[in-house]
Amino acid sequence: MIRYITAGESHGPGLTGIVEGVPAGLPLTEEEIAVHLVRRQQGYGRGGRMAFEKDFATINSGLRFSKTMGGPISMYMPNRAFEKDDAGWPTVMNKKTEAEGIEKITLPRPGHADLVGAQKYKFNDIRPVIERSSARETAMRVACCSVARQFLKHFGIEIGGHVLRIGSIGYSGWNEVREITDPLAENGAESIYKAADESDVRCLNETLSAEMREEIKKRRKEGSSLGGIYEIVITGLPVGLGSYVHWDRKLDGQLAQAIMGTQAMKGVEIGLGFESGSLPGHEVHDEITHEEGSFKRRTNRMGGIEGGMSTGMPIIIRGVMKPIPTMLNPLSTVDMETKEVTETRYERSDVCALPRAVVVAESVVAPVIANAFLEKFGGDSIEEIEANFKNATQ
Ligand SMILES: Cc1cc2nc3c(=O)[nH]c(=O)nc-3n(C[C@H](O)[C@H](O)[C@H](O)COP(=O)(O)O)c2cc1C
Ligand SMILES: C=C(O[C@@H]1CC(C(=O)O)=C[C@@H](OP(=O)(O)O)[C@H]1O)C(=O)O
Repeated sequence: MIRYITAGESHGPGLTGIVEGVPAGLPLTEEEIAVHLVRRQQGYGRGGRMAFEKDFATINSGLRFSKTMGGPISMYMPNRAFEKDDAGWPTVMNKKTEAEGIEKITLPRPGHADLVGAQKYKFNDIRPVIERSSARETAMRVACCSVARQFLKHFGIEIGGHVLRIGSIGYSGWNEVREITDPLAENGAESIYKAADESDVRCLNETLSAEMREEIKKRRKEGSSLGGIYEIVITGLPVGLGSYVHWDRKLDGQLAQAIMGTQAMKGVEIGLGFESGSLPGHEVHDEITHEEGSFKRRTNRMGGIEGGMSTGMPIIIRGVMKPIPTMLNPLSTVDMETKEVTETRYERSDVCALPRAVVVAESVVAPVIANAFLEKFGGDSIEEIEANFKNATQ
């Protein structure tokens, strides 16, 4: 079973990650991981920090001759923000000594983890909450999950995401999206992300992309922020990953947890999802056919999962991200020290991080699929898994 853990603060020296349970013999390089790290930094609506961070994870263990050895893979990625001496982060984030004159942060931002985090840990300064709740952590999460992504790719399973909606701008319905994504998915889901990456808002429709950009521009000018909806497609899956027998091994349940475990995600659906609740059954369920010696479906409205198991069709997951909490135009808050009603203070921030978050969502689903795959075809080495996979699917 692949497990990973991240450590590190947003403005500390750097982020650390450990990925454990990766079979031996998987080809892996730092450069392959960097592809997704660079992608996570791009997107219209990003804040100033992404312009100077140069995210790259160095692998310090678990690899020999560009192949995994079965042991934990550890990675490190420095924060450039820490090295920039203008903000004085080495003093603010000093791990040993409390320096004089460091201003406490006592104005919690609605929508961020500030207030509840400080209440929970009994901090009189929000700084420690900001440092760990920040989505800076997703840089290392993407690095860790890229290992699982690489494993899946080895077995022909690809993942690709794109933006469906930013604020009030988006597609009109399910079929409109399928018309664009289905032909791309035939060549593997990576062709979806590669086409979406051509747009700086990661939307596959050019007209919508231009409108989304305008929407972000407008909300930025107002000092506000935006969220939206994205879709992740996974192709090349065998039938039967997951379980109908065990509640905690249902693939849809595990995918939802991975998405909801990501900063700012407020909902997830599989296939038609919420829309299926307002339609009659014959407009929802995917009719079964038998063609060229195998079972097929006329449609894929269930998004590739039935009974908690992969049907063999592309898995389609949609997630919603709330608008960014840090905004130039302040919201009302209360000073935690004085209890005075006041306004939030602005710190540098993304205005709309949805195009970047798509890469995070693509990443976090990878270990879930990899583990379901390992549960069915698992072994200690890639060679052994290849043999198991071949035997089972012949
Ligand atoms: C890729 C990404 C970038 C984000 N950038 C910011 C940001 O610049 N400013 C901000 O206030 N929140 C940002 N967020 C959202 C906060 O991290 C998130 O709202 C916060 O951790 C509270 O968690 P919750 O929204 O899950 O309740 C970002 C989230 C993601 C996924
Ligand atoms: C650093 C990243 O995102 C950060 C996520 C984030 C938050 O509150 O979640 C707040 C901002 O941090 P800062 O104030 O240092 O600019 C974002 O830039 C990143 O994605 O790598």
